[in-house]
Amino acid sequence: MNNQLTIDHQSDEQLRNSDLNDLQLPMVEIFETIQGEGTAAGERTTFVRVYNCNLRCQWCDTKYSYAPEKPVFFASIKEICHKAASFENRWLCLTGGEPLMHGRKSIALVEALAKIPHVTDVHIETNGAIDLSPFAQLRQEIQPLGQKIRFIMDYKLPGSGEEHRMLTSNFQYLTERDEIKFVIADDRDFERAVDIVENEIGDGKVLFSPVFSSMSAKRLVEKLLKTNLKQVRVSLQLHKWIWDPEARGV
Ligand SMILES: Nc1nc2[nH]cc(C(=O)O)c2c(=O)[nH]1
Ligand code: SF4
Ligand SMILES: [Mg+2]
Repeated sequence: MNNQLTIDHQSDEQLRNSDLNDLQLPMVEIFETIQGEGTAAGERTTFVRVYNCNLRCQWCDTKYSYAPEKPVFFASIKEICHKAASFENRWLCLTGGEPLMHGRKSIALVEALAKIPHVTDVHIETNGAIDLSPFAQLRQEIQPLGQKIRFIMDYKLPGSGEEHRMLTSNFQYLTERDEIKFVIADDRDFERAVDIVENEIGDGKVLFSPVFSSMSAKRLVEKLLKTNLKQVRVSLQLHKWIWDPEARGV
């Protein structure tokens, strides 16, 4: 497996040295808001939302990021970085859809975003169904720039309908600076999340977040307080409280 990765990565590198940054990616939006979730909640953040997703979660709140919707625009990695840099934020969230599903283009995009000088934190919302090994490898290879890159990896629970797609091998690539997010729709999801935290994960900050439309924050907190999990942080989606929960670009 490692040999295969090395070979793939060498060809990625050759491509990077040519004009990969001129290749186009399908996009949904690039905008500035405050980060609504996770350990960077409240920070002014530039969002880069890439089109398309390899999952179809029941409770997905960004259905406009994949078919039957179309990409809103196409942009080269150079253009994406130019627009993202124009907001002058230290924090940058790469999201989707699933932003890491575009193979070597995704690798090149992550590297290019980490190279924006004033950006100090590139956090990547990834859905748990994409192999993180090439991205973890990139992070190691481009030190010290790699320190800017953080994964916010979802673990999709039964209520999403996509748990069978989870790659638990991804847990090995996460460090204490990364985050593992459990989006919890119901009691069954909660029990499963507790089981995974207790038995399967390694490093990484653990976040429990209620599905906005199906579990109240109060119920989630009350359930958590009945467990012995001291390392779990509850994360609410601030943007759903500040704006209309259906609003885009916020
Ligand atoms: N404000 C705000 N924070 C977010 N954090 C993660 C988001 C996402 O859609 O991935 C998101 C989003 O769409 N808006
Ligand atoms: S992975 Fe994210 S964008 Fe894709 S269907 Fe699930 S919630 Fe929606
Ligand atoms: Mg969202």
